[in-house]
Amino acid sequence: MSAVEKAKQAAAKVAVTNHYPKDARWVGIGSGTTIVYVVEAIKALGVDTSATKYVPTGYQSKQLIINAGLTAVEFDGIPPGTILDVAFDGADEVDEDLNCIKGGGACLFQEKIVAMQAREFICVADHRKLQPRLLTNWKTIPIEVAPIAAHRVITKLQELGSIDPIIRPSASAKEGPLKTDQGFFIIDAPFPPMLIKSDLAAGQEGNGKESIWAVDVLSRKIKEIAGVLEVGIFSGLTGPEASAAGGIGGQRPVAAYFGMADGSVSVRKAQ
Ligand SMILES: O=C(CO)[C@H](O)[C@H](O)COP(=O)(O)O
Repeated sequence: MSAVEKAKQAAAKVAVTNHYPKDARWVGIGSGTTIVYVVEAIKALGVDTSATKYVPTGYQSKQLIINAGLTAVEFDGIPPGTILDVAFDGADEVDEDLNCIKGGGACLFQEKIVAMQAREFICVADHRKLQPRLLTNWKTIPIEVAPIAAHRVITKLQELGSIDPIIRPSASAKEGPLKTDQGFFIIDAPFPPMLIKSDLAAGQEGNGKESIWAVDVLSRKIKEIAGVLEVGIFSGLTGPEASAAGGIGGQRPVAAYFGMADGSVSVRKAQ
């Protein structure tokens, strides 16, 4: 196993040890390569999972749950009003405020609704994902769009300052654009690194001047474009903050676990 895979595995083990609830009823399971180690760590706990339902964030995630011998219930099969005890997922990049970019695996819409249906959203990643600002190492924001509106959305993204947004192709060029589990397209929109809370506190405005955006502002602007189903920026309230405000579920993780290059696991908690 490579050092990066070992890092993901170590982070998953600590995240599951710290956040998998005793008597869990509903657990969100995200998408990607890191989440495989989360499911492995859940199995390794050796707890009785017979009464637990696992909510996938897409096709890969559902197969992962089933292949582990766990019970998968898709999002539309959750009884109305049910709150997931916890949701685990990976990320493409995480900033100092625990805002995330997700959607590298094209599952961002279901990942967001699952995270927002959970009491706690826990992010698990390796050290390459931890950066001071979003769009430092991961250069584009994935955006899920209705195919018929894709070119209109691209024009609107260019007006927001994105240089050369593209429709993500499928693995085989012959098949044309990649289609998500919803049958939508993904647009990957490059923007310069985004501002975080400490930049704003230091007087930078984040009003989009010179295309430098604050995370929440850009997320909202993209979401407002007709034709956009969801944007791969996970920011704003955490689950506990949302519940204190009388709602449920936040899209910003309450904690993020990073497997580090030296074998340790670094834990960041949302402020
Ligand atoms: O957002 C995602 C899929 O849409 C994944 O969580 C993200 O791409 C991280 O994947 P990996 O664990 O393979 O690095």
